[in-house]
Amino acid sequence: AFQHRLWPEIEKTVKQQVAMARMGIGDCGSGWQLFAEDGEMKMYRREEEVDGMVVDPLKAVHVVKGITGHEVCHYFFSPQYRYDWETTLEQMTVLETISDDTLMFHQIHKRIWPASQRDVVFWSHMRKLPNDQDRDGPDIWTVVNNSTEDPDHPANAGKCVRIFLTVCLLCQTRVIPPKDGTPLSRDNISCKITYCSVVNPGGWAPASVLRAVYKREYPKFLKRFTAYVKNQTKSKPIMY
Ligand SMILES: CCCCCc1ccc(-c2ccc(S(=O)(=O)CCO)cc2)cc1/C=C\c1ccccn1
Repeated sequence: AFQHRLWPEIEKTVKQQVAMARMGIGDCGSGWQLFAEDGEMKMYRREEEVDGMVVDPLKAVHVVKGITGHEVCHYFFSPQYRYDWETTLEQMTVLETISDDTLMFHQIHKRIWPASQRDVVFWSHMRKLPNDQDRDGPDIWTVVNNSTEDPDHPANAGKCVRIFLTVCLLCQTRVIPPKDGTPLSRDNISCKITYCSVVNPGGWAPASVLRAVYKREYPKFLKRFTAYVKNQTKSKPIMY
């Protein structure tokens, strides 16, 4: 098939991000600190700065009943649902449809006082991965979003400060078949979600402001997004 100019970068980044998402939090010596917890959802961050700017890597793990990894990735990847769950989104444009599982986006996010407004250009790729740990286990689904350049949307040309991000959403479906051999229902499935993100805020923003934004926004984002998927799928056939 025709190779898009980004394909080599997409392949490399997906493999790298999936490997990192699969790594556990490890012991506390690994620098990951738990900063938010709500039921099954646990959010960790590492405090890291690049050129004096906060770029704290974030890793969230969550287990949600009644949905599959394919469904979670479908609603995360597909542009037509994004305004429903992404509360900080002011504008989203699909810049290029690279393939049916790879898109390029430009997003302008709402201004978060006192920092200036941000925007981002990134490619987004959704993929099913073989479950190499458990051969006959359900597949693993992932969406990787990674910042990229677009000549028609140069960084910092307009009112927004361009941010740079790498995001990996990794989903592992769990099926517990009912004892009495009745057909599978949503009561017998759950999804283990790992969400990893590194956001470089671009221009300078006070560390205290950024850390407060992340602490407030990320738990809200993951709870709202997963509740959205549950609500969208509850009366639909299971998409494995
Ligand atoms: C001063 C604030 C500077 C940074 C503001 C900001 C801009 C964008 C983004 C961001 C976060 C997740 C994605 S995604 O996972 O790819 C989904 C598609 O939208 C894309 C963009 C984050 C943030 C910073 C915080 C923040 C955190 C969770 C939600 C909202 N804002």
